[in-house]
Amino acid sequence: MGSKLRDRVAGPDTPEPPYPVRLSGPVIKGFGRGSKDLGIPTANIPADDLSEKHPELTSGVYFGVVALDPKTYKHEIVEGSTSTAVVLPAVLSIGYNPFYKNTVRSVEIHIMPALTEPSPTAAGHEGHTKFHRLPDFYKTRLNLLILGYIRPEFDYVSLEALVEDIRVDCEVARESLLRDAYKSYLVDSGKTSEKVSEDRRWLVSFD
Ligand SMILES: Cc1cc2nc3c(=O)[nH]c(=O)nc-3n(C[C@H](O)[C@H](O)[C@H](O)COP(=O)(O)O)c2cc1C
Ligand SMILES: Nc1ncnc2c1ncn2[C@@H]1O[C@H](COP(=O)(O)OP(=O)(O)O)[C@@H](O)[C@H]1O
Ligand SMILES: [Mg+2]
Repeated sequence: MGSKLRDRVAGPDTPEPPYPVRLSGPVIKGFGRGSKDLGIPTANIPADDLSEKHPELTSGVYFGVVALDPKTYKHEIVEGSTSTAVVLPAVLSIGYNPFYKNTVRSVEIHIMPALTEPSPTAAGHEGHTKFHRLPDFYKTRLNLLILGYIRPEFDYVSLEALVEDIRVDCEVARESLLRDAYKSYLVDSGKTSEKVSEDRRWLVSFD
């Protein structure tokens, strides 16, 4: 897969139903492979009732936006603030990780830097990509708005091929979120629709 030509963006220029899909949960321990094997940390949230609650979410790779509960997670760029959660871009995988042949379904979210920052996964870094890393935030509540679908999950001939495809996923997610209708979930432009504002309010509310 890694060498195959891939689309630069995913899905339509404006999110269409069923998106945005709201998911929420505490960050739990996974199999410990993300950082160790792949160099790509993924925040895992419970997937127990996913098929029942969200039958529309077939296994695959998606993009969206996330927020972490500021009561337990203090983001470095918000000096002294404990009240408002920071919204960041994300790419995620839902499924059985065919490369690892998991028997349980997982939801794994890789949080990316703000779109205003340079992308660590930009082309040219192949082979030695350093994926975005934050201080650990296990047990923190995470809210996620899934905004679109990127691709199905695949098995791979090598770990390197899997990593390279995830690098491209990060770039596709980033380019996809840079479109106005998606960017409005990340930055409040003042001319945001009531529907988007309502989803944003949900995203940053942790009671
Ligand atoms: C954007 C993204 C795409 C992924 N795509 C695949 C895939 O196509 N096939 C696969 O087996 N695993 C895929 N994974 C899952 C990785 O294998 C997984 O993150 C790794 O096994 C870490 O698991 P852990 O959190 O349990 O440690 C993907 C992960 C991410 C973040
Ligand atoms: N950019 C990031 N995206 C997601 N999680 C991150 C990120 N940076 C650090 N982390 C931390 O790393 C953990 C995930 O690492 P990982 O190696 O996938 O372990 P696990 O198998 O337990 O999920 C997350 O739970 C979180 O605490
Ligand atoms: Mg993980």
